[in-house]
Amino acid sequence: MLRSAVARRSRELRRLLSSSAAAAGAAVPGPCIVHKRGNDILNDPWYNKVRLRSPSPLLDARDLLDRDSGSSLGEFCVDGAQDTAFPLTERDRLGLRGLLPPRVMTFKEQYERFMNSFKSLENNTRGEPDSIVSLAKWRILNRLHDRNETLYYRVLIDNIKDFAPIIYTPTVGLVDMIVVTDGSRILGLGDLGVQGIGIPIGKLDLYVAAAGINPQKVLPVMLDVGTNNEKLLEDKLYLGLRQHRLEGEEYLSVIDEFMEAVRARWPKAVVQFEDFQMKWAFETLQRYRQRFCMFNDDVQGTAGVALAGLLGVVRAQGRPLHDFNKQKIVVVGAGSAGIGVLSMAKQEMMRMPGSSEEQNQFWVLDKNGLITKDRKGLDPAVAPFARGHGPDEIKDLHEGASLVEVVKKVKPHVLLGLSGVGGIFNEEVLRAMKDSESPRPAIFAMSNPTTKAECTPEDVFKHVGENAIFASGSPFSDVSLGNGKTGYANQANNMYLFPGIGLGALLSGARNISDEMLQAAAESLASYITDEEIGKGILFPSVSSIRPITARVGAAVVRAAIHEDLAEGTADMGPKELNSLSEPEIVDYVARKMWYPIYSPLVSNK
Ligand SMILES: NC(=O)c1ccc[n+]([C@@H]2O[C@H](COP(=O)([O-])OP(=O)(O)OC[C@H]3O[C@@H](n4cnc5c(N)ncnc54)[C@H](O)[C@@H]3O)[C@@H](O)[C@H]2O)c1
Ligand SMILES: O=C(O)C[C@H](O)C(=O)O
Ligand SMILES: [Mg+2]
Repeated sequence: MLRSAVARRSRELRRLLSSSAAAAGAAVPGPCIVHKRGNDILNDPWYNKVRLRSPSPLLDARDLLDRDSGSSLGEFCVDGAQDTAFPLTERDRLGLRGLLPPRVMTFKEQYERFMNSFKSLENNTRGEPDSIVSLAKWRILNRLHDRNETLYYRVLIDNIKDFAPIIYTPTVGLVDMIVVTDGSRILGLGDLGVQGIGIPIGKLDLYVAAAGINPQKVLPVMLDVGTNNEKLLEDKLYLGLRQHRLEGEEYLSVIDEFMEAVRARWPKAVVQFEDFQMKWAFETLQRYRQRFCMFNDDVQGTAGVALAGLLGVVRAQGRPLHDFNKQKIVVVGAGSAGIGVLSMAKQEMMRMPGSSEEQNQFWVLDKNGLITKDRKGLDPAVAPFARGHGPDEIKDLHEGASLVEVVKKVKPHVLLGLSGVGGIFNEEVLRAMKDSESPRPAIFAMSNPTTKAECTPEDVFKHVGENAIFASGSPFSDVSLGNGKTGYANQANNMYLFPGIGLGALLSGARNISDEMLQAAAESLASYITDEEIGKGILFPSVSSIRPITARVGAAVVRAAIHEDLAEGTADMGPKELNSLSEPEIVDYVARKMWYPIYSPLVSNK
């Protein structure tokens, strides 16, 4: 019953999304009044319909620099001139005659030319190290973003699977020379000070591509409260404040001021906290979650994605979902993400029949090994998961036991890494997973970026076996197992959830973001996958379907907000109207609210 309802809803959603995309491609949107003319329009990426950067057919100095470095050679050498989609009538209206070459291109032609340029960049950089190629690709996309947002987002939406790893994790983790940033814990790279700005920008790109948030309505923010990275503090060229991080009340007063300022200026905005170090991730979440419409992506978004994956693992074993409370789970990393996962998984287990508060299905390790109740200075957030001395405990698993010891003795169903330590699931650990009590041992190497993944899919299928299930935070390629068989490399990244959580909160006008809303988001993601896919070891849908996934997650969040009486509605849809919507109508509403990149006819008022 549930499955057929889910399948029906997903068919409806696909129809709706494809028809809205088709309509967007075919219909002429209403005119857009512009308060600018001439070069001011060409210099504004929101209105611009020119693909190359400079309004002059001559290359400017930056392009020449690129030519010398060879980094984005393809784009500029292939064409040699800008192409523009401004129709002639619009050029007259907007004072663009003489500023552009005579030929008018269609959007499709511009799109194809950009993709050709991108492909020639790929050819030109073949054989170069991955990090250099990724940065060159990031740069060519970023420059399109700077000039023409409509074309950029269309290219991104249509190629999300290939481009997400470039504009989002893991490439943004490599961009440590970027100018403005923030962040006390950027991916698994630590304190990068203001050089972490690529993270909020990458996340917001995903909000546009996946959730259809209008790119004019997003704001990346970097709060520079200093850095504790001594290398940066000593670096004379470092652009951030060269002082140690603010601490205690001083720190909190800055964040308080920021939150109050957001409320005063944009009272309906949803605030996503990203890549804060653990102590502040939890403290700020507790401090603000009842008073503001905010969430912490690393704690809550990650937990939801992991939970969806863990529920998939139960299905893959051919067991009913309520057997989730019998799974033995080893979690490596007791930081903001690890504890977020543990808390949400525990909450879910408590909903299963026969569960009790005392039951502990988890073995948690941090940099000092297994965490038990004997741990000195035990963090209260980890305490409920620390192993004790009761009769049910496995003998000889002492405080600080190593990962190999724990895996050998526990024989867990799932080994999940959020440690930020690349390669920590080494051959010995993975071989020990062969003795897992599960017929489908699952390894989640969730740390980012790629270099910090706890292991690779190749390692897993080689050392654990072909029946293993693999998921990672950063993207990896599937592995060919021979005989036409594939070992699937699932991507367990919070990108599957945060866009839908934010969109759902926004469209419901939620006062705050509750546990029920987050759980609804996770369960909606979990239900996306068919039994056939699960059987093959596929836990998450393809990133190419990120829009329909996000529409469904967003709708689940809206429904939960209505159910909990947290939905205050928006200017378009008041709380009463929201309340009266049926389930399919909510999905329809969310999908229709998504922004889609398409040129509007421009009319000047000057
Ligand atoms: N896939 C995703 O969607 C996703 C989401 C959030 C975070 N992450 C990744 O998870 C990692 C951790 O993030 P966080 O916010 O929890 O960081 P954190 O700094 O708060 O926590 C890291 C934890 O790992 C532990 N650790 C360090 N070295 C270890 C070792 N050798 N053995 C065992 N444990 C060790 C630390 O003691 C700490 O408990 C990062 O790499 C981050 O990119 C991934
Ligand atoms: O940024 C990501 O790719 C996921 C997550 O938020 C992280 O901090 O690693
Ligand atoms: Mg993060």
